[in-house]
Amino acid sequence: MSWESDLTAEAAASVIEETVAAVGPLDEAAMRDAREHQARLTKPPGSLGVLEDLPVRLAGLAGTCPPPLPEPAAVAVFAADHGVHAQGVSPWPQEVTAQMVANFLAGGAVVNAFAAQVGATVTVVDVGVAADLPAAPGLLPRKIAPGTADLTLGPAMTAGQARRAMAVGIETARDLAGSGARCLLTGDMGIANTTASAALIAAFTGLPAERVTGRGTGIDDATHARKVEIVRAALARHALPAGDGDTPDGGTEYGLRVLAAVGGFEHAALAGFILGGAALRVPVVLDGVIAGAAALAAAAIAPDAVAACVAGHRSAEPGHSATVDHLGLRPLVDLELRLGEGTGALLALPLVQSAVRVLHEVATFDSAGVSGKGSGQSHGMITE
Ligand SMILES: Cc1cc2ncn([C@H]3O[C@H](COP(=O)(O)O)[C@@H](O)[C@H]3O)c2cc1C
Ligand SMILES: O=C(O)c1cccnc1
Repeated sequence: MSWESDLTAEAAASVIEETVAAVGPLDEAAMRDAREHQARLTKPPGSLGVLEDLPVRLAGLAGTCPPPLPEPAAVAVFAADHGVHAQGVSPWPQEVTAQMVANFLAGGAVVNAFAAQVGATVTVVDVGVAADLPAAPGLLPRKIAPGTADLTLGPAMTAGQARRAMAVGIETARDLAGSGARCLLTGDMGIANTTASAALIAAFTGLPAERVTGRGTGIDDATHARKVEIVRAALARHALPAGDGDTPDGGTEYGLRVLAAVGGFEHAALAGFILGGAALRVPVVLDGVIAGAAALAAAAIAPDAVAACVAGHRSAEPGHSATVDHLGLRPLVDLELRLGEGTGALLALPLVQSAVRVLHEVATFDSAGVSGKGSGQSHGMITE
C-alpha cells in the first residue's frame, strides 16, 4: 500500500485556509475597461454573443485589461476509486480506473487526442486509485488512500483525508501555474464517480436524487433505479439536504463535510484545484458532471471561486445542467458528451482563447479608420 501524499491534515488545513482567503471578487475597474474597449472594436456591439461576456469576466479575474491570453493550457486529470462501486452502480470493473491512467500516460485516450489538438499538456494526479501505480513521467503520485470507503455504509472519507485531497488539488494548481500555465482545465477518472457526483450535486443544490442522477458510462433502467435509491439513501444517512431545495449557507467546514460524506478523492482534489486557480486568478475551464460537482463544493467554500470558472461544456448527465444553473454558468459547448477526462473542457479551450484574443488584437474603429454605426449617412450608407 502506498500513502504518497505526505501533507498532514493540519498542513492541508492551513493551505486551504490561505487559499480561501486569497479568493476574491472580480475587479470592477478592469471589467469596465474591457467593456469600453470592446465597444470600440470593429464589429457591431454584441455581435460575439456569449464570447463578449467571457473576456470581460476574465479581465475582472486578472484585474487588468486585456487579461492575459489563456495559454499555455494545462489539464489535470485527478484519478481515484470509489467504495460505492461495490453497490453495482457502474457496469465497468474498478480496474478500469488504473488501466485508463496507464492509457493517459501512454497518450492513448481521448483526452490525449483532444489535448494534442489544442496544444494543452496533460498531467495525471493519482489522488486515490485502488491499485499501486508505477512511477511514470506525467504522473503525480499523491494517493490519499486506495479508494474511498463505501458511502452507503458510512462517510466516504475522513475529514482529514478530505482536507489532504483538497490540498493536493490546490498544490497541483500552484505547480501548473508556477510552470507557466495561464489556463487550467479539469479532468477526472474514477469508475463509479458519477454516483458520488450525483450525491454531491443533490446535497449542494437541494435537488432530489432522481433529478440529478444519470446513467454515467451507460446503465440499464434497473441499475439506474438502484443508483437513484443509493443516492437518496446516502443523503438521508449523512443528514444532507435532499429534495427540499433548501441548502445550508456553506463555508469551508460544510463543504468539506459534504465532500467527506459522499464525495470522491478526485472531487475533493478538483475542488481544491478550482480554489487554487481562483486564488491565483487563473481561469479554470470545467469539464462535465464530476468537475461540476466539485465546483459546487468550491463555491460552497468560497463563493467568489465561481468567477474563475468557465463551464467548458454541457454534459449529457442530468445533474450537470442543474449544476451549471445553480452556479450561474453558461456552458460553451453542447455536444451531448458524457466522457469526462477533461474532454469537454479541451473542446472549449479554443473558444476561451479566441474570446480573449479579440481584446488583444482586434482593431478599434478609430485605429482601423472604420466608420462607426450611424456615421454613414453622408456617404449614402444604409443605416438602421
Ligand atoms: C473506458 C472508460 C474511459 C473513461 N474515461 C472517462 N470515463 C468516465 O466514466 C467514469 C464514470 O462513470 P460511471 O460512474 O458510470 O462509472 C469516470 O471514470 C469518468 O471519468 C471513462 C469510463 C470508461 C469505462
Ligand atoms: O459529464 C461527465 O464528465 C461524465 C459523464 C458520464 C461519465 N463520465 C463523465
